[in-house]
Amino acid sequence: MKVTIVGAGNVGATCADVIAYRGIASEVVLLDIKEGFAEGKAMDIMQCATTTGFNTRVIGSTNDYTKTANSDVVVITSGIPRKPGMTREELIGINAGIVKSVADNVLRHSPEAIIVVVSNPMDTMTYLTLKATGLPKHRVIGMGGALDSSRFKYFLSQALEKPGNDVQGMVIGGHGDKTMIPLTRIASYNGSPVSQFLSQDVLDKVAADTMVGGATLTGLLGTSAWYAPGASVAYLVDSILNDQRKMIPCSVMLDGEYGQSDICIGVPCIIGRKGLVEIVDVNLDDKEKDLFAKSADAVRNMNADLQSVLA
Ligand SMILES: NC(=O)c1ccc[n+]([C@@H]2O[C@H](COP(=O)([O-])OP(=O)(O)OC[C@H]3O[C@@H](n4cnc5c(N)ncnc54)[C@H](O)[C@@H]3O)[C@@H](O)[C@H]2O)c1
Ligand SMILES: O=C(O)C[C@H](O)C(=O)O
Repeated sequence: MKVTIVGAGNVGATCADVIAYRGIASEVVLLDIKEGFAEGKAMDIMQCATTTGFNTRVIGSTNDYTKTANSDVVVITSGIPRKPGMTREELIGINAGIVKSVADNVLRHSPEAIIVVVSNPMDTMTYLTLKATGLPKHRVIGMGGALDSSRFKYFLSQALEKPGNDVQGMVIGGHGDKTMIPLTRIASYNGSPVSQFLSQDVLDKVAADTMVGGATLTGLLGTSAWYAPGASVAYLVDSILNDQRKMIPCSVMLDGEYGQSDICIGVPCIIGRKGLVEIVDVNLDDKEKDLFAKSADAVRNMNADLQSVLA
């Protein structure tokens, strides 16, 4: 199984490292426009093979898409990250052009690939990729909900003072500081509602911390995060390549689901070898439905800014 990752920066290289370390794919191609950069990252990762014991072949490429040919999955992380004080939405001007040209290039060499979009603003970039390529909706998947959910479970586990792997929870909606919807009502500690153990005030704080999780890390690091983002992409790629059919909140095109159409936004998805297998309806209550509608309005407004790129 072959995976191409476009953008060998913080997120792309971390994703390649996790895929190799966990043996998720047999081959990973890292591609970047910066001369020698992807080759250097690939070589550094490959020099872990004998100490960590993996057999995945990781190679680098400076903008040579022939090396990406016949990839099963292509991950797009190319573009700029935000700096402290910025929103993800402010990246649209530069990243839209990059994502569109990268999507065209990868499909020329891997016409059957499933595309995973990571570059921000991710929901908008996923919509752009779908519209620009004309691919069917099951083949274009935006990664954001897996990361937001892992942050949500982290904050819940901290509040519960229990291990993260004993906590279940999902974040749906847009991948934005104000558009995320952490579903505290259905989050659980080994099957029991978290509301049994945590007060509403604490749950509200967990939700608020989750929503600004990316901004908090950007403030601490000076650029946006990469360990959890890279690992979240690898988790999604694993479910695709190995047909695991995990339920993962992803940004996908909606055709009436959750009351929305012609928009890519985070909803619970079954992810398997064909990409999006099914969108799951988790029965939102009225308050959650209202939050989802507001989140969708904000995400849809951003799509309007794509007109010049899509023209
Ligand atoms: N969806 C998510 O959950 C999520 C999480 C983290 C980061 N991101 C986004 O992912 C993107 C990458 O973040 P990062 O921290 O890895 O940034 P980074 O700057 O470390 O890496 C980006 C890389 O893209 C490369 N690049 C730029 N234009 C290119 C092109 N046309 N072709 C090939 N490569 C190109 C750059 O040379 C750079 O190496 C950002 O837009 C960031 O906001 C999204
Ligand atoms: O916060 C960012 O800008 C990057 C990414 O979307 C994240 O959530 O870490």
